[in-house]
Amino acid sequence: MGIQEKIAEIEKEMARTQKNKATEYHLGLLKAKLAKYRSQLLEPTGKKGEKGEGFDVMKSGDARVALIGFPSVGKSTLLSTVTQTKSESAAYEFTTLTCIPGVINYKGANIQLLDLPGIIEGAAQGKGRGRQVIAVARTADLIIIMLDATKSEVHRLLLEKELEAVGIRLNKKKPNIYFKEKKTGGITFNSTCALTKIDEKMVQLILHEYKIFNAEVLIREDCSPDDLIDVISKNRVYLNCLYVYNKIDQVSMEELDRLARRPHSVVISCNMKLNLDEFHEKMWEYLNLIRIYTKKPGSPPDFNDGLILRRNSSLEHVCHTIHRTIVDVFKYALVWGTSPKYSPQRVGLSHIVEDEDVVSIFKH
Ligand SMILES: Nc1nc2c(ncn2[C@@H]2O[C@H](COP(=O)(O)OP(=O)(O)OP(=O)(O)O)[C@@H](O)[C@H]2O)c(=O)[nH]1
Ligand SMILES: [K+]
Ligand SMILES: [Mg+2]
Repeated sequence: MGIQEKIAEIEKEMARTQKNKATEYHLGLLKAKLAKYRSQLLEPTGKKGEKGEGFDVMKSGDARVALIGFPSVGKSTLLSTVTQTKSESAAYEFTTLTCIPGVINYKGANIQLLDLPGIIEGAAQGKGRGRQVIAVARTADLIIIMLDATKSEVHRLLLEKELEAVGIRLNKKKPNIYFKEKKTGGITFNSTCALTKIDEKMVQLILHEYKIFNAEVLIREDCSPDDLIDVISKNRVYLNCLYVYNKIDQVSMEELDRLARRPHSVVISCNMKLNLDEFHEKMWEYLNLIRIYTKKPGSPPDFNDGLILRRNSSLEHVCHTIHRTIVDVFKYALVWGTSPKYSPQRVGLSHIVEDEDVVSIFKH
């Protein structure tokens, strides 16, 4: 039996197994088996054309955004609208066949936007260019799932399922579980809170399915068997995701209103250039970027040339972004803005800066 048939078997068995106390462990074990086979499916097969010709685009700029969606939802139209790059768009499906990079300049940051071929159900198993598209998606800082506002919500669920199947977790934090494999000593299990979905026996079952017999497991939140499987499996990525509903020029006001209220969503029309400001704002928010301005002592801040950093960066990151040797001569900094208690505040390297802060660095 091939891996795909094994996966299908397990999925069938899971579907016909009733969820209750008595079947809990059986289901947990099936989940672990499923996760194992799925990751085997992702290992490179060495088949020709599998490894991305036309997909190995260099990372550049401050962050990378990947456009994922069914064919003809308007991915290429968006790239051509918000960047200087033109990507061919047409009314027929699979117009785009490779990865086309463009750059969005926003708040002084250069954000790489990647247009990709449309993906369809079964992409995770290699349908169409699914595998290559998913491989690129894994490298992004933000996934945009682009949807056609005139089409059914089923598309969103299908895409989520495809990405889920290859270990991409959207808008989700890494489970708070400490897990470390050991050479000896068996499995030590501890938790710091009440667990309602998993217990020691389930943990043992899942680990044994992965042929892990010695490990330390410390669970710090009320997690599920799936969360534990995610932590054991090494290929998981946790990415922010923004749902962009395009073609709103074609839907009623009621429908528009309904879509706009969905979580993590923004509604636009590329053709009519509607609501693109909100698209940019949301993208910036979901990228978790901040902009810091520097100020030389005695002169006004330089508001033209900000530094682009990730949220929760410290002054040490700020120094590194300016020049790698600055940390060595750093004495203290003065900070104006929302991060200090009062402006300016004298702070050290560990101080966490916030968006739009102004920083003056004093050296030895
Ligand atoms: N009504 C309407 N049509 C749009 C909008 N944006 C794009 N389209 C049309 O949708 C069709 C598909 O656009 P593309 O940009 O080629 O879509 P794609 O997602 O890149 O498609 P593939 O590369 O084939 O996956 C084209 O005919 C576009 O003109 C929009 O905002 N409103
Ligand atoms: K198209
Ligand atoms: Mg396209």
